[in-house]
Amino acid sequence: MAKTDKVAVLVAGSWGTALASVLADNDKDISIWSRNAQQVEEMNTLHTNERFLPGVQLSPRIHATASMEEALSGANAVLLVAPSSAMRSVAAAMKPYIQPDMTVIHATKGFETGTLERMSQVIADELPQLEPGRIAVLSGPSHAEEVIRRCPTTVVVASESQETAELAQDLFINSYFRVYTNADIIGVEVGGALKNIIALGAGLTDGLEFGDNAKAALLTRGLAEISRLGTAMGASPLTFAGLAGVGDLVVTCTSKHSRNWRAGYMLAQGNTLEQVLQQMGMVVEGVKTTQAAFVLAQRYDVTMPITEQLHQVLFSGKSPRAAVEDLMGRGRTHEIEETANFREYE
Ligand SMILES: NC(=O)c1ccc[n+]([C@@H]2O[C@H](COP(=O)([O-])OP(=O)(O)OC[C@H]3O[C@@H](n4cnc5c(N)ncnc54)[C@H](O)[C@@H]3O)[C@@H](O)[C@H]2O)c1
Ligand SMILES: O=P(O)(O)OC[C@H](O)CO
Repeated sequence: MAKTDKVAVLVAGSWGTALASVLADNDKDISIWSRNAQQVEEMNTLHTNERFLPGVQLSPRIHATASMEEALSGANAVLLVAPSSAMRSVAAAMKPYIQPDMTVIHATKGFETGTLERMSQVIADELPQLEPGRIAVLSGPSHAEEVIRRCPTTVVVASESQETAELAQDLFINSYFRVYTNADIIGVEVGGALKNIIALGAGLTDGLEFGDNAKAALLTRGLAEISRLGTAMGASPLTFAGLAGVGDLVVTCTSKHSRNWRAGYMLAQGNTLEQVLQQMGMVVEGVKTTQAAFVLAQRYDVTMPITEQLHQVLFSGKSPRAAVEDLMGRGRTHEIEETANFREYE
């Protein structure tokens, strides 16, 4: 397997910085790109990224730059961790500096608004010079705040090419960051994106003090609808029983670190969506993902009752309490879906 010495990381938010630290622990040279010159200066002189990972001292192996050319020059691998809304513009800006044999790994959880493309599709659109199979996704239950403290964490990397998946595994794996491979890039991307919708819902039910039964119901029925849409989009149902499915769903719905859970909790307390997003100051992917999944459910003719209710809460002013009442009052159904496509009996 090819040895990778320099990794370019784009961008320097909380997840990009935490993953850069894993790579630094693995003795890689890291060039992290940020559009913010002040942040670049802070990372290179103080070795901190206070806005996104407060109180953390970073490795001096992490060199920050505002020059895309400098970040990518000499790199064998690229880690893309832009928010889904910025993925296309960041990938497009990389294009002049990308060689066909580079490995491009992304760790972003969402769909592109409008095109509804998965992130690997957006990257492939913008970097047509890449050889087939050079793109991978890294996903799974992993909060930056814990990875940066070297807490034991497991993730999965998926690619159409086993060689690429193993190369990505090789880059990141160490004693506290265990990396599995998977061939199901659709399932890993879809699971990582859709769990954020359910995490918003978990924050809402916790904010309403509906208790543990409600939360368990939401996770379980949430996983059912994630699996239904995912399999309709071409994923393997088994992926949703793994780290990018149930694993990430559990951590995001139960962790105090989750931005999506916190956003749901704040909504339940009467804040508007605008107030929540303003106060959060970090990306809350579940909001745009709810919009995307709402349209994808129609496109693939899949029943997604939790997503539909959350869509009404976020974008039509429905009260969270009324949304829960409507979910509880749905027509009777059979728990075990009837087909391999996980369709519900009605
Ligand atoms: N934070 C985590 O623990 C975590 C874990 C797993 C996956 N993720 C995923 O990683 C992705 C990034 O999340 P994050 O938590 O690092 O976000 P963040 O809010 O911490 O950081 C986002 C970064 O993107 C930059 N940015 C925003 N728009 C940009 C643009 N147009 N051009 C260039 N840079 C831009 C911001 O300046 C900021 O540095 C999301 O898809 C998220 O779901 C996050
Ligand atoms: O903080 P959240 O809600 O964006 O979730 C972060 C990660 O996706 C958890 O695996």
